[in-house]
Amino acid sequence: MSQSLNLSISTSSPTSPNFASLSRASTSFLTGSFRFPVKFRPSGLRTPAPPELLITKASSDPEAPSASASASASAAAATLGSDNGVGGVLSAVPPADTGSIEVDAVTEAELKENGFRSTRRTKLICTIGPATCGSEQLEALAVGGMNVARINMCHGTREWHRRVIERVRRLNEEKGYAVAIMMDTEGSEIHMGELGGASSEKAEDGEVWIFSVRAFESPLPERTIHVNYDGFAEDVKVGDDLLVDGGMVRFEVIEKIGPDVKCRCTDPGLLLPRANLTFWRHGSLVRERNAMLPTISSKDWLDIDFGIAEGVDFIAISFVKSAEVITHLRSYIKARARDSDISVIAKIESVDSLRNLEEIILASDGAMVARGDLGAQIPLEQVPSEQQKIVQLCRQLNKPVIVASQLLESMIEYPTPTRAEVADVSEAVRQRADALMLSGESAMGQYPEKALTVLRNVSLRIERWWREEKHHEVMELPDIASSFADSISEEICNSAAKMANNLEVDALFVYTKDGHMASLLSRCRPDCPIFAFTTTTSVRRRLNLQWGLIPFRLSFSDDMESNLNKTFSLLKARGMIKSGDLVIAVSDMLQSIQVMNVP
Ligand SMILES: Nc1ncnc2c1ncn2[C@@H]1O[C@H](COP(=O)(O)OP(=O)(O)OP(=O)(O)O)[C@@H](O)[C@H]1O
Ligand SMILES: CC(=O)C(=O)O
Ligand SMILES: [K+]
Ligand SMILES: [Mg+2]
Repeated sequence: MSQSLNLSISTSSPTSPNFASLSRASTSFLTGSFRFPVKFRPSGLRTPAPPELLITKASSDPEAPSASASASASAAAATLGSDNGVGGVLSAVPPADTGSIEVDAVTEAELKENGFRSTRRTKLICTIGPATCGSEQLEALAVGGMNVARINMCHGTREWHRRVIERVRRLNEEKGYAVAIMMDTEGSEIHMGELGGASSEKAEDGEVWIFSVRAFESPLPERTIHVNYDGFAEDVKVGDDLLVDGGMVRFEVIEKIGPDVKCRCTDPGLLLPRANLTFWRHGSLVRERNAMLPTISSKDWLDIDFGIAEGVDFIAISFVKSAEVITHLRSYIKARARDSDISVIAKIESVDSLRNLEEIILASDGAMVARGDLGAQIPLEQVPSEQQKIVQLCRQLNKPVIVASQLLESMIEYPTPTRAEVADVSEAVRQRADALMLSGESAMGQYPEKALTVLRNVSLRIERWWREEKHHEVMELPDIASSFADSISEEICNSAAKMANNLEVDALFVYTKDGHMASLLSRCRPDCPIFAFTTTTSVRRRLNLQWGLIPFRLSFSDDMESNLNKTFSLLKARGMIKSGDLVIAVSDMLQSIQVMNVP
């Protein structure tokens, strides 16, 4: 049995009336004709539209014109070759594999083992470093649920990062994973240099250290730190506080001697290579100098070229101050790689980024709450409320959001997390962030896989608890569409998600070429998982970052009935769904909502 609501909207002529038709699929039994008000804000939209849409019972003639029939024929059944390992250049190949469906091996195993409802909704990102750069370690993370591998251009050489990307791509290709790659830029903030080959140095209380812009031979003189910013000695004042990594270690400036700045350690701790430095005067962050540095340095531009050439899926920009830099980068990427599908993620980790939050998020494809540096720029006790605000705003604006840094910091050294860390992870899951990120825990910690397991288990547990208790607050989701067609997609997704909750369906299916409808469904955070079918590998990998989406690659046509039949038989054959499962399907070719049991 299947019931469908089709909204076929003509947008070809600005004067033509818009009709929404409730069509009758071959197996549906809806009757009658009625008026169905569709909420619509005409401001700024091109197509003049009536305040309500007329719904009529469509002809049962399968040849009757519908949105699907009028849609572009060129959109039919295009298949794109896998871009794994070849730098993200998509090549159109004949639709030879129309009979196959691709889902990553880990999700497939999870679906078979636990059924629909218990799949993890929160996505997981691991920073790859010396502890995890080998193929075996990468595979262990992929099996453990890593959806995205992050490489941080602050550390390592491009050659090192290239090898990591190659290994991830090879694993995807050979073992059937779908791990996406995120490249994170260094950004031009002030930071320490390498520690002359040492992996860390301990600064003890009361010790005097020299911070200097001089270039030193390796090994460095004892208790000496190189600083990357030439104006450092001029800018600091005696009495300033110098914070390493946002306060993990703290010094007080006691004397300036030419390019050297003598500092006494006031909060002891571990100094890590290239750690970030901030200085504070009378309790406030000294920001004037940083404000002069460009967000994207010349080294960052070279790294970005590298990322484009390697076909990374996401580029995360550090220390974003305004929307302009994001807009500039996006047009740069478009010009450099016409076919590329690289998403730009704005890292919110500075006072300026908080000040211009909404415009930055609007300009970006997603955001990261980079709590490490953020906590160095605002009082620590302010970080949790800023996190909540950013997560909420991103959801309202339909942009994926990542919560990052120190989630399981103690697991760098210990095999179990602290209770407080588990509570912090739970809070991010409860806020329904799209993704959680490991940094040092997976890059250089002793227990990367265990840390990932903690994220996975806590996510699953908290998500289930909130679903069962129906705890989640209803969030007001503002209209974000910029065209009438987008408004319809938005309304369809909001309605479909609501129906899915009320009818307690097993899964939402969405057929989407560019991923937009899938993200609109994800934004609603429905109770059931969302199977997102898309025609290209790059879109499929990109959807990996978004809450609740299970991305599949599938060649599909504009004929929803045949798409559904094909999907059902392919998924049933692989044991991922079974007869009787209740499904709601939407698509971005045919604007419709269909409710059906899997035959
Ligand atoms: N590619 C790498 N090579 C060597 N060490 C790395 C690498 N990536 C990360 N690390 C180590 O892991 C630590 C944590 O990683 P992370 O990416 O969070 O670095 P970060 O410099 O603290 O963050 P960010 O620069 O994004 O603010 C780093 O301080 C560094 O010691
Ligand atoms: C991830 C990052 O850049 C930070 O937390 O500062
Ligand atoms: K970085
Ligand atoms: Mg940072």
